[in-house]
Parts: sequence; structure tokens; C-alpha cells
Amino acid sequence: MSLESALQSLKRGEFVLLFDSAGRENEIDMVVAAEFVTPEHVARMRQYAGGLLCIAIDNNFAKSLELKYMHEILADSSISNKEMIMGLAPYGDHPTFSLSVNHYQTYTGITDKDRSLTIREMANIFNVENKQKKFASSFKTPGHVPLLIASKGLLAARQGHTEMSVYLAQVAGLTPVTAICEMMDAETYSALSVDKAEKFAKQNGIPLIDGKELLEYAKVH
Ligand SMILES: O=C(CO)[C@H](O)[C@H](O)COP(=O)(O)O
Ligand SMILES: [Mg+2]
Ligand SMILES: [Mg+2]
Repeated sequence: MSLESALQSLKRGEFVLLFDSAGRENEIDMVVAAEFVTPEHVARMRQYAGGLLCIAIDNNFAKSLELKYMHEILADSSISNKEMIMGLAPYGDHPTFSLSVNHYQTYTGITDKDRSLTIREMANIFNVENKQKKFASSFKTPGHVPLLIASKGLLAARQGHTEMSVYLAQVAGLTPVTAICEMMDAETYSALSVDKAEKFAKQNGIPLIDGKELLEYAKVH
């Protein structure tokens, strides 16, 4: 893995592929820095990844927006069926889902144009003075793009695509908000294998990051 080529790709507003680990989800996500997202990025993620297109955000940023994890929101709510609230996923992590949102200027919220507006505007909020006020006045929930909150302590706390993609954006000196989407395999109806992802990465000149190597890097930087 060349982290440098991945960081350069992110800085150019291009994709990186991110593998977590065989012992976790064993999935590869397409990742792009949210500040650069265009309808073309969303179309590519829809076409070549096909999983759930989400926005991963830094923990402090989420706090400044007064965002909570969905499992916390549900636990504090008056909903019945509370036994349905997910504790830990089969691979041992709590989910990072928070609210799902649409930018207020979207129409249905699902088109490439709408989802790219929602994603890009989430990154833009990071740079305004009163983040929470701007967030509450610019987005509606429920919406078509799930927000994922990176754990406090980032990779020391959790080694998911949520944390790893936010870490990559931070190391690249970009806004710590990313758009991520799992890569699915239409031949096996499962997640795309690392072999097939490596082939795709080579054919398309997209850097592929191995989560294990990223964790090693993070330990010494
Ligand atoms: O479930 C997910 C949201 O579509 C994906 O796995 C995404 O990669 C973020 O989750 P995690 O941080 O657990 O990998
Ligand atoms: Mg997942
Ligand atoms: Mg994942």
C-alpha cells in the first residue's frame, strides 16, 4: 500500500478503496473526501460499489452538531420493540449510524445530484462559525444519506471504515468528512473480494488501502 498515493488521490478529489480486515467486515469501501463530491462521484459509487452510501464524520464535529448515535436516540425514545436496538454487530463493533439526512434544497433526496449536494454541504458545515445552527437549518431528517459518527479516539477506539476514512481525510489535511460506500459483487451477491478489488483498483488506477497497514502507520504517527 502506498499511503502517499492514497492521500494524493483524496486531495485531488479522487477515490481510494479501503479494506478493513478479514476478521472484521472483510469489506472494501469506496472512499472520497466529502468536500469534493459531485453527482459523478455518487454515480460511480452507485455503479461500482453499490452498498449503502453514507457520510462519515469526525467525533468532535458530530458533538458540535449535537448529534447522537441512532442506537442512543432509540434507547432514549418512547418506541416499543426496544429489544431490536442493535448492541454489537456480529463482528463486535457498535454501529456508527446516526441520523439520515437530506439537504433542504434536495427534491426526493436520492438522485446523484441530490445526494452529492447533501454530502458536499455536510462538509461545508465544518467550516462555518455556528455549525449546529447551520446544520439544523440546512438539513432535514429522516433523509437518504446516513450520517456515521467516528468514535472518540478514532482508530485507537474502533477500526471501522468510519474511523479509517475520517483518519485518512485528517492526515490528508482535508475536512474530516468522507463519503463511503461498500463494494458489492453482482456475481456472488456478497461483498467484493480483496482479489477482485485489487483488480478493479489496478484497472482504474485507484489506490487500495489495507486497514492493517493504516493501523500500523497510525500507531507511529
Ligand atoms: O455499515 C456500514 C455503513 O454502510 C459500512 O460498513 C461502512 O463501512 C461504515 O461502517 P464501519 O465503520 O462499521 O465499517
Ligand atoms: Mg457495515
Ligand atoms: Mg464498513
